[in-house]
Amino acid sequence: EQCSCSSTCVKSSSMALKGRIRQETRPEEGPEPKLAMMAVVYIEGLEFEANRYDVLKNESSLSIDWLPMSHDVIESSRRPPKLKSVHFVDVGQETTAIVIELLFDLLNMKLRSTYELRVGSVYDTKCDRMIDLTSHAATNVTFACEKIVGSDCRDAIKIDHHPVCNLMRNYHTRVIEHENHVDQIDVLISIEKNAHRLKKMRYFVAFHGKCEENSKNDNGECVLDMEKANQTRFCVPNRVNCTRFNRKFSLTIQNYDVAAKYGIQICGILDPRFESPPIVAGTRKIAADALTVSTTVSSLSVIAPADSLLRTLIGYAFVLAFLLIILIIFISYKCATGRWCKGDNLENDQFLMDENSLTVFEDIVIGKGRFGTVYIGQLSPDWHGPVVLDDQQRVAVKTNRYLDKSRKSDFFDEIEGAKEVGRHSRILSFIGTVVKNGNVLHVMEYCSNGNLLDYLIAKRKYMVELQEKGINLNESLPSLDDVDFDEVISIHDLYRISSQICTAMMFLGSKSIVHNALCARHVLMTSDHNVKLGDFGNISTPTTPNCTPVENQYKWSSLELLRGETATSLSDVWSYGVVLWEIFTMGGRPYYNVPDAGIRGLVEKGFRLQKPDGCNLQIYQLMRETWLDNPTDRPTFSQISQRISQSASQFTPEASRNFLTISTLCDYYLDDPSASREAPATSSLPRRQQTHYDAAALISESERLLGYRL
Ligand SMILES: Nc1ncnc2c1ncn2[C@@H]1O[C@H](COP(=O)(O)OP(=O)(O)OP(=O)(O)O)[C@@H](O)[C@H]1O
Repeated sequence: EQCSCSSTCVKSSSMALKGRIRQETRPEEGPEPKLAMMAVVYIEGLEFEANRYDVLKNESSLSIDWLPMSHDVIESSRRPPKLKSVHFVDVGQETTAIVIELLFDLLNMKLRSTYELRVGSVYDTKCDRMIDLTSHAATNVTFACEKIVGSDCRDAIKIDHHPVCNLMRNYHTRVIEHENHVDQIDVLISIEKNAHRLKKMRYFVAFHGKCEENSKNDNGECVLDMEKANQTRFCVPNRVNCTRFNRKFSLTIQNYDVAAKYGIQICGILDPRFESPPIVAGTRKIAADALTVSTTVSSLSVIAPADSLLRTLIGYAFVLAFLLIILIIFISYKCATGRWCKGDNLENDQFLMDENSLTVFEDIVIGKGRFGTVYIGQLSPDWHGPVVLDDQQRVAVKTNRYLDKSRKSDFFDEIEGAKEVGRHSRILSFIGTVVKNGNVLHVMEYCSNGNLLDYLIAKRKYMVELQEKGINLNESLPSLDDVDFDEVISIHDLYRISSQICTAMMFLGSKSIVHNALCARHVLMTSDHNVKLGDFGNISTPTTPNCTPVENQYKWSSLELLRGETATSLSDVWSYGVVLWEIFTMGGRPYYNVPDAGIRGLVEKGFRLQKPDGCNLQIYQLMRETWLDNPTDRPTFSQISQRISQSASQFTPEASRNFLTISTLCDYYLDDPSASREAPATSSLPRRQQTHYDAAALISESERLLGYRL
């Protein structure tokens, strides 16, 4: 044992605070309340004898050091604690305890500061000598007002902090006057705007002087001895009795010693009561930024503290990185939710076309949908892409120009969907996108015969006209003078169209794509009367499933989708059945008097669309199978394709009775907007009051009309 005591060998075991720090009013100590604190040190081997030992408040016996916290500078108004009492207590088994009571000024509480309490030796009054403790007993005492019994924190919060020095890094220095005055240099100091804005500083004090030789701190900074440092005080504008400055002030270093290194530390003061030089851990030394002054008189200059500059740069870099991250998160969020970035990403898009390759004829409107107007456009003669265009290079063009935000996102969904679906002879070809005047144009293959629904309605109307003229297409071959054969449609054509749609659906199925919005309106007819399936804005895949019916598509939606279950290609089969029904009614309106909201209830109760007039039972049987509740009971598209081919074989183009006889009395032609718009004034179409929808009545009506069960 390295014990310097000859009579007895002592070592401290532990030191602890006893009880909590209390705020007490002690009239004998003055009017201000004090913070009373007790610590106990256990010492082994110290023979207890009442009043024999003492703890002296000096460096070796009892030392109290302040440990710097975030505001690591305090000023002299922080009075050292008072040693109030020391008692030696016999705790038995050759252990003596020292109970120390200290009194701190209330000010300490308001700073959340920490003191280190250390007992290094005890004074033996009998032998008149110090007895060292083999290991020092030490403990930390932290003052935080909320932890102090009897304190009122409201008071503490209101009191300003002491000078804030090391936080004041953002200032710059330069020499402003140097000619031949090497012994005296003037330094201009500029403090960045935020420094006093953020902290609401009232005063600034610049401490400057020679750096202490060999006394660099751990960071290698210059250390100023505050006893020798000069002070210059400055005020933010509008303070009285103080040299004013507006973010810039100058100070003079007298008797400048070119051989020495200088340092400067600027402290901001919030509370004018605390202006005296800071004391660091009781040593009156303070870390300062080195003012490097070159020694050649002609080029005397002060270099801004390097680390200060570096820290500023690092600070900026952090802020920039943070902003960048926020931006990236924001853009990704927008992309993930609203597909916001799609328009912007078009720049990198292989489908982005040169705006000069397209002319849009905004005066030629082909049609209007929920997502805007479709115009006719023309690609330049030298455009050669993967799509074969007509000899005029015509294309159909949709624009996002007049759409609101939510519709814009649907617009981009449609473009993305079209890209994902890809190319097939029965799929409407996506040609590309053009950005013109900040608007995005969706360029696609042009189908001069428009959508299938309008196509069928037009044919039906013409055929009804013929019927009303007494021309029966099925009985005798009418003369070419009486009939425009381009305007009629044969049953064979209806099968052909049905089969072509089925082919398109098989192609989607092969790519595990569910269309979700299959209806006659979304099928387009080319100039040679063939089918192109379009409208891919709602497609889903196994990785991006869909379980909600598309707006306006309830009447085509499968039962499972109406119930909020996931759509599969067998859900498209249901929609296909409704399209078959539209085809064989030649544009009839499914559930003509039922609002969208009532569809699910009807379908769940078992109601299904009635058999179209003139449609053969095999096809209606097929339709009914596509509307079976359980998706797996429904036929697949390839089975449907076979069944249609079988059924169609009876209707060769040359066969007699190759045209549907249309009953104008059918409900599903009622209130057809195009019928009322275009029906001739002499039309004998009966007008019926729109009935209110009643599911039960509809079911029974359907059963009565059909007399048909699966
Ligand atoms: N490529 C095209 N070729 C010819 N006509 C087209 C083309 N695309 C759209 N049309 C016509 O423009 C109309 C509007 O099309 P759009 O896709 O905007 O809406 P929609 O498909 O009818 O309905 P929705 O509002 O459900 O999308 C179509 O009904 C069709 O008549």
